[in-house]
Amino acid sequence: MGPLDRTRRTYIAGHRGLVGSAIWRRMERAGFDSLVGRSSAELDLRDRNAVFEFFAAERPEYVVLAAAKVGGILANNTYPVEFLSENLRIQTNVMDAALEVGVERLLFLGSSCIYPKHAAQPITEDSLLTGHLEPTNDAYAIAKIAGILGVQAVRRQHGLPWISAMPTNLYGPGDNFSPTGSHVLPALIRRYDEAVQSGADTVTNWGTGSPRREFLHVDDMADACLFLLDHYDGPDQVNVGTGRDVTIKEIAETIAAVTGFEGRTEWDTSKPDGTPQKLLDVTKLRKAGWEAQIGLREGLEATVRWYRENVDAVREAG
Ligand SMILES: NC(=O)C1=CN([C@@H]2O[C@H](COP(=O)(O)OP(=O)(O)OC[C@H]3O[C@@H](n4cnc5c(N)ncnc54)[C@H](OP(=O)(O)O)[C@@H]3O)[C@@H](O)[C@H]2O)C=CC1
Ligand SMILES: C[C@H]1O[C@H](OP(=O)(O)OP(=O)(O)OC[C@H]2O[C@@H](n3cnc4c(=O)[nH]c(N)nc43)[C@H](O)[C@@H]2O)[C@@H](O)[C@@H](O)C1=O
Repeated sequence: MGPLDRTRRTYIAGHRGLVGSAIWRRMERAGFDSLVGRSSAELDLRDRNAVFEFFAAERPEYVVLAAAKVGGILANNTYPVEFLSENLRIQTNVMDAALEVGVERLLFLGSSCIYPKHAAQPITEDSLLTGHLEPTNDAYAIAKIAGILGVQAVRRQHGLPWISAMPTNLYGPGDNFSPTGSHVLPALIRRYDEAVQSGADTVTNWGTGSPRREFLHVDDMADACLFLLDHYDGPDQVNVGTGRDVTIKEIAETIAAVTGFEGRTEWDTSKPDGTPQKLLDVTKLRKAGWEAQIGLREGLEATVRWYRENVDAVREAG
C-alpha cells in the first residue's frame, strides 16, 4: 500500500474546523485535486439518512474524519450528554456510510484524553484502557475510544486499511476563541489581548496553573495526518505530539509576553485543573519518520497575529 493517489475523491469531514481546515490546506498543497467538504449546515453528520445519501451521491474513496463536537475542559464537563451522544453519532454514521460505499482509506481523529488520568508519562499508545479516565472529559473520551474500536473492527472484519491518530492539545489559526467553550490556548490569547486593549491590570485564568500540557500547532498536525495516510497502516492508534510539555502557568507567561501584557495574573481555583499531566510518547511516529517542526513560541506568535487580524470575526462567533 503506497501513498494516497492525489486524484481520488477525498472527503474531509469537518473541513471548516481548526483541524479540518488545516488538513484541507495541506492536502491542496500536496496536489489533491478532488477534495470534498460540507459544513454542518449543509450536512448534519448526526443525521444518519443524510450521511448515507451524501456518501451514495459523492462516493468518496478516502475520508478524513475531523468533524466532532469539540471543546475545552469547561464545555466537556458541563455538556457530557452532547459530547458523548453527538460524537458517537457523527463517527458511527460516517464510518458506517464509508463502509457501505467501500471507502478505501479512512483516518479517524481521537484525542490524548482517551488515556487514563494517571497514565505513566510520556503516555504510550499501549496505556489505552489501563486505568480510569479524567472525569471532566470521560464522556468525550469514551466516544473517541469507541471510534478507535470502530476502525479496528472494520480492519478485522473487512480488511480495509483504516487508521486512527491521537493528537495532543492543538492550536493555531481558525481556532475556537469562545471564552467559555474554548481550549486554554485560544482562551488565554483572547483574555490577554483584551486586557492589553482595555488597559486592565489583572487577568484571571482557570485552575491552579500547575497542570502540564503539550501543544502542537495545527499545521504540524495536518502534516502528520497526511504523513500517516501516506505511510502508516496498522490497527493501533498513533500518538501525534511534540514530545515536550509546559505548565499552564508557563504558557500563560509566554502568552502575556507575546501579547504585550505587563499586569498581574491570578488563578481562579474554583475552576477545574483536569488531568495533572498529558504528554504523549511520540516514539512510534518518530520511528516512522515524522517530527513536529513548529516551535511553541513561533506558533504562538503566528496565532496571536492571526487572532488580531481576525478579531472582528472571532468576536462575532461568540
Ligand atoms: N482542538 C484540539 O485541541 C484537539 C482536537 N482533536 C480532534 O480533532 C478533530 C477536529 O477538532 P477541531 O478542528 O479542533 O474542532 P472544531 O470545533 O474546530 O471543528 C469541528 C468541525 O466539526 C464539524 N461538525 C461538528 N458537528 C457537526 C455535525 N453535527 N455535522 C457536521 N459537521 C459537524 C464542524 O463543522 P461546521 O464548522 O461546519 O459547523 C467543524 O468544522 C476532532 O475529532 C477533535 O476531537 C483532538 C485533540 C485535540
Ligand atoms: C484537547 C483536550 O482538551 C480538554 O482537556 P484539557 O487539556 O484539560 O483542556 P483545556 O485546554 O480546556 O484546559 C487545559 C488546562 O488549562 C487550564 N485553563 C486555564 N485557564 C483556562 C481558560 O481560560 N480556558 C480553558 N479552557 N482552560 C484554562 C484548565 O483549567 C486546564 O488545567 C478536554 O476537553 C479534552 O476533551 C481534550 O481532548
